[in-house]
Amino acid sequence: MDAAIVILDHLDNIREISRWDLWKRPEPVPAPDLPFVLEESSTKGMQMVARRSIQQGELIALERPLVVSRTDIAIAEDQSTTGVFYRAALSGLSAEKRRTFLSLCNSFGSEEERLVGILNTNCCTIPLAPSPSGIPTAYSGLFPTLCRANHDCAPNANFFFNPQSFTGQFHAVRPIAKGEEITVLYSELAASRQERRAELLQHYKFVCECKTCSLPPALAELSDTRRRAIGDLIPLMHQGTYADDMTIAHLDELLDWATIEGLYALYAELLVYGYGLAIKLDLHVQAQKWSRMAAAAFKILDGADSPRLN
Ligand SMILES: C[S@@+](CC[C@H](N)C(=O)[O-])C[C@H]1O[C@@H](n2cnc3c(N)ncnc32)[C@H](O)[C@@H]1O
Repeated sequence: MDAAIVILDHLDNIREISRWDLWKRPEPVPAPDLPFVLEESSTKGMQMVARRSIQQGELIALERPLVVSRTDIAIAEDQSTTGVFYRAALSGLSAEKRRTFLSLCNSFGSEEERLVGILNTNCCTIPLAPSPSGIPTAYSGLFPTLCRANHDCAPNANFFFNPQSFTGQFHAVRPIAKGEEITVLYSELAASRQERRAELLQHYKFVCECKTCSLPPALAELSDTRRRAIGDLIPLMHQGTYADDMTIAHLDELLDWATIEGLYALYAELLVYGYGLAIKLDLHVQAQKWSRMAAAAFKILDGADSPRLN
């Protein structure tokens, strides 16, 4: 029987995942009137382009992955480089799905290492949780249509994996005009242009020439300053701790900068962090305002199923 999805994991986890109730429900399918087309670009290979205007928060695309691989799975070196392991795993897919997989972009390695190159070029991190079991959360998923979207340092779409429907989804984080390229982020954005470019070159083998990366020197410097200021806060945001001199006014400024820089996902995280600060400072009206704004932002980023709305 042809597999709908190949899952690379330890056998006990695969058994557990295959028992999930979600497989008994029909596979979610996108609305027939897709708001995008895939086309060849002049410099970036294939790209995803809006075929009509798309509203902020609108679901652009949705699909199940072809391949899911546990990120920390140990594959012997000889298998990973010769592709023996992956060839055996992918032989479970239907001929059509295998053809789709093999048609994807490979920015790494030679023809012999094509399968590994395709996986490394196109996989993105997905959390399989929430699950009632001890299934770990760090997996990579390969989505055959979504992976045609290119990177931009101020992306207009957000990737969200919905574990309930087991689908990858793109939502528009701002209005997108007909003919505009639909882009997502591949890499940490709260970093300077030089750092972003170095990371994208290392992991995806391209030099980013997006609008933000192509700013003239004085504006690029300003953009770097704003992004670094937001980036400096990320460790504290993850720990949920606040510097003694952190003020509402400073967070307001960072929210403005995240908006100017087109960093919508960070804007939403800053709102949550700001909510915590306002609570800490007993500013309950401010806390309520930022809490409402964060909920609206997460709905735009992930849709109504966002686990971050709870
Ligand atoms: C996941 S694929 C994206 C779709 C790809 N363009 C294709 O033809 O299928 C990732 C690869 O696309 C190219 N790419 C993505 N974003 C790019 C960008 N902003 N500038 C140049 N190339 C980009 C790089 O070759 C990268 O390794």
